[in-house]
Amino acid sequence: MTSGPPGPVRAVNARLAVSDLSVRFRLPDATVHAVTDASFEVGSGQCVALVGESGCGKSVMAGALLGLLPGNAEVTGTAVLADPAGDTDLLAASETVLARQIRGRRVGLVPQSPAAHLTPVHTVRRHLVDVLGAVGPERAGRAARHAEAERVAAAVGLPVTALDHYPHELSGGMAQRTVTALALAGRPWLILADEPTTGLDAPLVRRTLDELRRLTDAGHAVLLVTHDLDAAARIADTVLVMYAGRIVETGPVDRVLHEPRHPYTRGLLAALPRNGFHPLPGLPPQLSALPPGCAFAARCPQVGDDCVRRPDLWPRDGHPVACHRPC
Ligand SMILES: Nc1ncnc2c1ncn2[C@@H]1O[C@H](COP(=O)(O)OP(=O)(O)OP(=O)(O)O)[C@@H](O)[C@H]1O
Ligand code: NI
Repeated sequence: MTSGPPGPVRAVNARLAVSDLSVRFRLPDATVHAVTDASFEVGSGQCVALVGESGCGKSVMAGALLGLLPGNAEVTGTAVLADPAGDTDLLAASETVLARQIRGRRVGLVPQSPAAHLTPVHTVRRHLVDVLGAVGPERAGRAARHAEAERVAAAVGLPVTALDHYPHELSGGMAQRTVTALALAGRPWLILADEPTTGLDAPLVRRTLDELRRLTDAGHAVLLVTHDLDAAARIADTVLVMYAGRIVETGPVDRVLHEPRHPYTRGLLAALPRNGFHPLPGLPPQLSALPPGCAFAARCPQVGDDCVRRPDLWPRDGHPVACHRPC
């Protein structure tokens, strides 16, 4: 989305630095450790993929960055967004700042469940025009907004006929493309894309991923949350592998996916159909009852006595892994 009129935040040298991000959900009888001590950076021209099994904390991490978690969430750490609009710690920002300056403008979210984010009584066109009215170029008139709505829709492969449909008339794939178009409408610098290819057939998966990569190459930044390691391989520069709320391995995409060091990452790769479909045995631990040592130990083929101590993510640069016995 680099052609056409400039949006509120241009693609520029910018950076999001997340440091020691933790999220706890306080329940009456338990505490859910959804995300623990996550640190990573993403800058202009970079796509970072966050991968891991269902329930490991990926969406909670994305929600924390935009202040979208429910009231029982306790968020600690910092997430400093530094761009020409200023330096803002997303975790410390007020709801007013998040609503007026961040969401949709500096940071866009492609949500995991499109249906929950669409208004049943509004057409796709109305959704897009409303969002463009809220976050689009300030002086854009009605005709310009309508033209821009059609351009944004086309960019994500929404046919023009879909614009006059109501949410209940959309297939899963159309609804997915609608929320993607809504997230991109305000040309946010950072795009948090939470499973943006769910429900899409193979050509649309490629189209959506390629659009995210195109935006990345134009100077935006993308955090791609996905189960799909092939999607990560296609467009990401860096991979974060998450297990039970912690980042357990990270590094350049080629290194992590071709020379995985954590037994968990190896297990994820071995579970792919093209690698013989060897599913990981067992289940992840409950996030309300994490063991004191390595959370993967109970499922790990390389477990040893030292794994009762929790391993740190090490070394700091390059290709760190949180494992006492890396591959
Ligand atoms: N409001 C909440 N209260 C308590 N626990 C919650 C709440 N929201 C999420 N959780 C828990 O936090 C954990 C992480 O959930 P999250 O949605 O981030 O997983 P995910 O990695 O995105 O999974 P998926 O791949 O299935 O989308 C889960 O165990 C979930 O049950
Ligand atoms: Ni999720």
